[in-house]
Amino acid sequence: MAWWSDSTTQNKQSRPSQPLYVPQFRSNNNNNIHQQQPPYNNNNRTHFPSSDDSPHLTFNRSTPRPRGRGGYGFGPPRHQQQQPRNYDPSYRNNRSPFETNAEPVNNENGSNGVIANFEAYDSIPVEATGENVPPPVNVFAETELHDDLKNNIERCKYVKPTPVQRHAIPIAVAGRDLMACAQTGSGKTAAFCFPIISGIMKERLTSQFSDMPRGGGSDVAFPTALILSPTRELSCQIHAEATKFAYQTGVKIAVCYGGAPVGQQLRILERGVDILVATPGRLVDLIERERISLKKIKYLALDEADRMLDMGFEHQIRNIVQQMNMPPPGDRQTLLFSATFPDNIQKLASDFLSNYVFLAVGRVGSSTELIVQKVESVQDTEKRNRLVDLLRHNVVNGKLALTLVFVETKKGADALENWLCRSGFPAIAIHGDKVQMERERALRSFKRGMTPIMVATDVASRGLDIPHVAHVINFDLPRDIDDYVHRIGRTGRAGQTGLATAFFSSKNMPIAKSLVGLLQEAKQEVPSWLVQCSESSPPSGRSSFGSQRSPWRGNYGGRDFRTANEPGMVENYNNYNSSYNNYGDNGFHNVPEQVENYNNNGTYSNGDHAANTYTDTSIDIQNSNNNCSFDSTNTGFAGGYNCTDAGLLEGSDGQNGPCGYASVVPTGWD
Ligand SMILES: Nc1ncnc2c1ncn2[C@@H]1O[C@H](COP(=O)(O)OP(=O)(O)OP(=O)(O)O)[C@@H](O)[C@H]1O
Repeated sequence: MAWWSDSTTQNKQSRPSQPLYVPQFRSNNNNNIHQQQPPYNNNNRTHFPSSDDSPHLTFNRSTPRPRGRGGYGFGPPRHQQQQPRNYDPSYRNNRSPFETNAEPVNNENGSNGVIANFEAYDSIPVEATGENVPPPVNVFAETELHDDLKNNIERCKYVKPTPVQRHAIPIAVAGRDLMACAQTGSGKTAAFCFPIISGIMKERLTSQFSDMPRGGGSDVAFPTALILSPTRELSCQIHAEATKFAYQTGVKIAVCYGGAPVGQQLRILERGVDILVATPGRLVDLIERERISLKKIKYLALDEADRMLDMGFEHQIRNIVQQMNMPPPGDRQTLLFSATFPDNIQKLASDFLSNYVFLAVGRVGSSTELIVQKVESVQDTEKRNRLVDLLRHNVVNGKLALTLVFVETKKGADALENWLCRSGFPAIAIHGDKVQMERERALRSFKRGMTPIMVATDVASRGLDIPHVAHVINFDLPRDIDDYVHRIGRTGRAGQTGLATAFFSSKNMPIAKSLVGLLQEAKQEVPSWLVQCSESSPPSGRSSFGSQRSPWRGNYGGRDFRTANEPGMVENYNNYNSSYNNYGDNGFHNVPEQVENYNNNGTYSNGDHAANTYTDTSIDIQNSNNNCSFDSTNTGFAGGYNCTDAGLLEGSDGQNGPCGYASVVPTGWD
């Protein structure tokens, strides 16, 4: 028997009650999917085993195997698969990442067939550190992007920039290097694509060879911009997005990735390329064949930058960026993006940057509160049964909602796919041992809803933007909390809600502490048994939440490693938090010795320590503005500087309502 999650939860009081979860694309249905009786329907495209069915006995002999290697497919033979039975028109715009959209039209709903709800991110705290940070914009019209690109953005139904776009676009357009961290599904792709496309367009206006893409007609391609990403599927997706944004601008975009015939990629490169999207392996191959030169690179973007600089890729990336003729930092502009950025990787990454801005939208490495996260204690032998339970309840209007199941190994992915199919569940696996065509087919089939369960290894954990993924199940939890953040980020995208369930078994003890921290941060219920596990578990390895010293920062500490790690001077810190609830402190918990030009424009309610709260050290605070307002629900320190042993307080403007510079807790704010 599995021992399910304890109903006693920690953190209950502080946590606002989560709305009942309903997949957005079925949002006319008001029932919690976990409380529904699955409305089985004989006309469904599949028969799901009812709760009385034994999953082991329901092998559906009419389900043919697909051609090719790897597990069982679902549904009719391929020639009958032009359109799934019970075809759902909401899938009609879901293109494969391998189909490039010639026209910059998403659809009437904006992002990728989903009604984007970026208002959901409006209250997210934003911090930008670095010298002279360009201010954010509110609308695309305010940006200095090329007008033709702005027209395309409008055609894509991107009505309003997301928070990361509001901040990152002006920084990048101003030519600054950038290390940006923002939650999954929050629009980072456009945040680096727009400035690059616009920069190339503007350069064309002043260049002698106005319409010539780099390297056109020659054997060697000289791209102006290089966008690197860790997986083939993600590279294809970025290529498709960028192509859409650059519609009729004359900016040529190409993609190179392994596992696909090189000949075709070479033929495209021969026509010239401005922006090359690539995976590292194939890029190195093409550089070594002297078919690509990086000599003229002006823009370098790393998507999933922390992954790219992690052990697996670091050597290759250093080789590409430092040994293959690419102009050095300062002569090129470098943009690094991810949802997670552990301190050690930030340090590595700073080698590639020059005088950069660090931008954090939301807490570094945090998950969005839009994803309802559940952790269940499930022993390994019980996982399959519990998975079947969840899948049975994951049915809306007689159809399985898109469900992504993460497992640890490739072998495990094949085995689970196989078992699910034999049990009557339409599943397909994706992992690194499949040939590229199979990977593409799996993803396409999943995206179109033909195989609504995809069993995946971490090859599908980062970056993939698959509309309507309703449920992510961590059948095997990853070892690294950052991988967990990326995995669950395949749901709850573009401001939509999502559901993530994790099976926690005894071998997951090392991740317990970070998991508890993450759940608390995202205001999720934390089972009390998990808290107990976290108290007795050893610290896990690295994570974006803190260095090895402190696996879970737990105190909302600093994020830019330049300012947060070592006591020292904090300069030019801009705190754009529009509203912090509960914890409004500024993030310097490793108390700096001096703070200069600190601008704090937050609005705090119900806060604990609302603003600059340095409690136990002597510090100098100069020229800092604190324009916070506090409402009467604030029970913590009201703001200002609560320096019990303050050093210099000079030129600072303490417009803090009742408090000003408080070295004692003001009356009424205790
Ligand atoms: N301003 C916008 N308006 C409407 N939709 C947008 C906007 N910006 C991005 N989107 C859509 O939001 C979705 C998520 O964007 P994107 O894939 O860039 O997220 P991401 O932050 O890169 O996520 P991940 O961390 O998982 O890589 C996409 O479908 C994209 O088209």
